Amino acid sequence: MTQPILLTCGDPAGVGPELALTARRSVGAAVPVVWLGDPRHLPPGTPWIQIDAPEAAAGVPADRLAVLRHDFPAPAVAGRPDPANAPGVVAVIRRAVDLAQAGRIAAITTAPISKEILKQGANFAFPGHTEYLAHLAGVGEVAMMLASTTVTPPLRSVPATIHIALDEVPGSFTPEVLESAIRLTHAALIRDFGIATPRIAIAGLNPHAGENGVMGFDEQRWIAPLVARLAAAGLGCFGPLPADTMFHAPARARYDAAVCAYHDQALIPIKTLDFAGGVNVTLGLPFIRTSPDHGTAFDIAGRGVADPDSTIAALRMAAGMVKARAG
Ligand SMILES: NC(=O)c1ccc[n+]([C@@H]2O[C@H](COP(=O)([O-])OP(=O)(O)OC[C@H]3O[C@@H](n4cnc5c(N)ncnc54)[C@H](O)[C@@H]3O)[C@@H](O)[C@H]2O)c1
Ligand SMILES: N[C@H](C(=O)O)[C@H](O)COP(=O)(O)O
Repeated sequence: MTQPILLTCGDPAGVGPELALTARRSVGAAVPVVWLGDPRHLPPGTPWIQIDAPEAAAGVPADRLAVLRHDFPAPAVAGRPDPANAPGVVAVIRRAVDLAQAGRIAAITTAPISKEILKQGANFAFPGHTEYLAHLAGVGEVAMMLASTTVTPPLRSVPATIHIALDEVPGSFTPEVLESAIRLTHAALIRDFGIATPRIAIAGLNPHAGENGVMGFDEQRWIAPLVARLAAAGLGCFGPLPADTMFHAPARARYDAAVCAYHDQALIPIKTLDFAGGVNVTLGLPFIRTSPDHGTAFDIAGRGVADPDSTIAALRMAAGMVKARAG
C-alpha cells in the first residue's frame, strides 16, 4: 500500500487517542497509517511526526504516529468529554471523507464518538458515523456490518434497521429495508471478503421466527416470501430463522453473514463472542470505512487499560478490503 489508512481521533476524551500508536505499530510498516486529530490530545510521550499531506505517511517509520494536524478549541481530559470539542470531532470526520473522496487515502478507520456529546456540543443530527458518512457521501442506502476476527466459525452480522428506538422497529423494518440490507451484504461479501458465493442467513423479527403465526405474522406475511424471491434471484439467502438459535457455532458454519431485524439482535451476539476482535464496517459507501466495535469507554479512558485489539483489527480489515478491491 502506498496510500495510508486514515485513523480519526474520535472523541478526544475517549480511548481513541490512547489506542492510536499501539494500533499503528501493530499493523506494521506495510500499511501506512495517518492519524487525524489534535496532537495535544495524544498521551504525553507519544512519538508523533506532523505531516502536511496524507501521501507523506508512507515515509514515517512505523514506530511513530504520522499526524495530520486538526486543531481543536479545547484540550481534552480523558474520561471527561467536553461538548466544546464536538465541532472538532465532526470536522475531523468530514475532513476524512473529503480526503477519501479525493482519492488521497486508501480507507478510513474511525475511532469512537459519543453521539450524546456531539448532539450537545454540535447539534449533531445523526445517530452515528454510519448515517453521517452516508449523508456526506450522498448515498441513500448503507448497512452496518459487525464482523468478528477471532472466532471460528466467524460471525458477520448486519442489522437491517440501525440506530432507532425499539418501538420504531416494527414500522421501519420493511421489505425495502430488508432487501437493501441483503443486497448490500451480498455485494460486500463478494467484493470485500472474497466470498464468491455468499450464504446469508436472515433472522426473523419475532420469537421463534413467529412459529407459524403463533407469535407473530411478519415472517409468514412478508419476510419468508421476500427471502424466497431474493434466493431465487441468486442472492444466497435463507430463512427467516429464529434469532435465538442462529448464532451458536454449528449454526454459524452454515452462513457467511446474518442479516437481522434490529440493532441489538445483530450486535449482542458479536459483542459477546468477539468484543475484542469485532470490527464495524459500513457497507455501500464509495470508500472503505471500518471502526472498532467498542465505544468511547469514558469509564476507563486515560488509564492505559483499554484493549487495542479491536482498533488493530479494524485497521487490518480496512487494509484487507483495500487489497481485495485492488484484485
Ligand atoms: N464506533 C463508534 O463511534 C461507537 C461504537 C459504540 C458506541 N459508541 C458510543 O460510545 C459511548 C459509550 O457507549 P457504551 O458505554 O455503550 O459502550 P463502550 O464500548 O464505550 O463501553 C462498554 C463497556 O466496555 C468497556 N470497553 C469499551 N472499549 C474497551 C476497550 N477497548 N478495552 C477494554 N474495555 C472496553 C467499557 O469500559 C465499558 O465498560 C456512547 O456514546 C456510544 O454512542 C460509539
Ligand atoms: N451501533 C454501533 C455499535 O454499537 O458498535 C455504534 O453505535 C457505532 O455506530 P457508528 O459506526 O455508526 O458510529
